[in-house]
Amino acid sequence: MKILVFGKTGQVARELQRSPQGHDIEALSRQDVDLSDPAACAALIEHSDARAVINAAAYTAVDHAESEEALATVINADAPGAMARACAARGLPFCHVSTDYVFDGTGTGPRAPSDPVAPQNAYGRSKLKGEGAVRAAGGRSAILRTSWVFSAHGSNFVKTMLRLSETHDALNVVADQIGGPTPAADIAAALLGMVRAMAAGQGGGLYHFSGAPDVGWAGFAREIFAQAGRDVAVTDIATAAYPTPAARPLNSKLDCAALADDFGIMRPDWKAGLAGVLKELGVA
Ligand SMILES: NC(=O)C1=CN([C@@H]2O[C@H](COP(=O)(O)OP(=O)(O)OC[C@H]3O[C@@H](n4cnc5c(N)ncnc54)[C@H](OP(=O)(O)O)[C@@H]3O)[C@@H](O)[C@H]2O)C=CC1
Ligand SMILES: Cc1cn([C@H]2C[C@H](O)[C@@H](COP(=O)(O)OP(=O)(O)O[C@H]3O[C@@H](C)C(=O)[C@@H](O)[C@H]3O)O2)c(=O)[nH]c1=O
Ligand SMILES: [Mg+2]
Repeated sequence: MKILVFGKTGQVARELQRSPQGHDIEALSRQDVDLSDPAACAALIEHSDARAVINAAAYTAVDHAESEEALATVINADAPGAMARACAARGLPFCHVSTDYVFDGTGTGPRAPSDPVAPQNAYGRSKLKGEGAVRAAGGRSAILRTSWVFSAHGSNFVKTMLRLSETHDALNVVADQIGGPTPAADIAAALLGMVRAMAAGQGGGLYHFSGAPDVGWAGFAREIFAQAGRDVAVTDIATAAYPTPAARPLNSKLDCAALADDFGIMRPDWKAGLAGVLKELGVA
């Protein structure tokens, strides 16, 4: 089945292009189509012979988005909305990726897809508007909210920690933000499973998907250093002790039951995914 993928260089987009399973993936780079031009995104779908569309491109620079919210909103909301409408018009299944940052981070339990949303930063607001635009388009679409994505490519917390370990033997890391680190490879596999089922007329709507078990960033950092054999002492700190332009939610736990119910896709073990990424990076 031919699948059109927006995004070529991103973490999830790269893993989509690697996956076997006989899918014919046509990945679109920024040079092929810029998401700041939503009409161009729609036109590409209108003229494509693909049987399904996945949007793996986004404005993901959380702190920069605070000063570029208008641009982030075009890329994260207007463009996916235009894609979803083009897919609906042509009867193509459409999968879009969203984020735990649509939640306000209060409470301690995992959030279900139907739970109230209240983003605390510009990136989260732009992604929430994207969810609304995709849902309003009708058609057979799915939105997969995920969290704390990592892979051997692109920029992510694992690579940041490895880089800092070259120059530091001690780091202060936020311990009171709790969530599920998620290997990009598992997100790609989930998205392909979803579009395949959707092309056969099954499933659609809002889903959550994150790696298990839930952990704080500090605990995640400790596991990275343990697996990578780096001798870095991690000290737990509170969010208030690590000021950033964008506020980040404290509780990012996602209830992933709906994805298991509708597609049989289970939460991946992020520690196993981390081992694979470190091996790919040649550090473990
Ligand atoms: N990273 C994370 O921790 C999380 C990500 N998500 C969501 O998952 C999805 C995939 O994220 P991830 O793989 O990490 O993303 P990356 O940040 O790794 O990659 C983003 C991709 O989007 C492309 N892109 C950005 N702006 C434009 C533009 N104007 N026109 C065309 N392409 C553009 C980038 O291209 P280029 O290389 O040219 O810039 C790149 O291919 C996104 O929807 C994101 O919001 C959800 C939760 C956590
Ligand atoms: C580098 C560093 C970060 N931190 C903290 C800051 C922050 O709270 C946390 C993670 O930092 P990052 O900048 O990697 O995280 P961030 O870019 O906010 O990651 C988010 O990206 C977007 C795209 C998403 O959708 C989210 O799911 C989430 O993955 O670690 C420390 O406490 N100590 C450090 O030395
Ligand atoms: Mg980041």
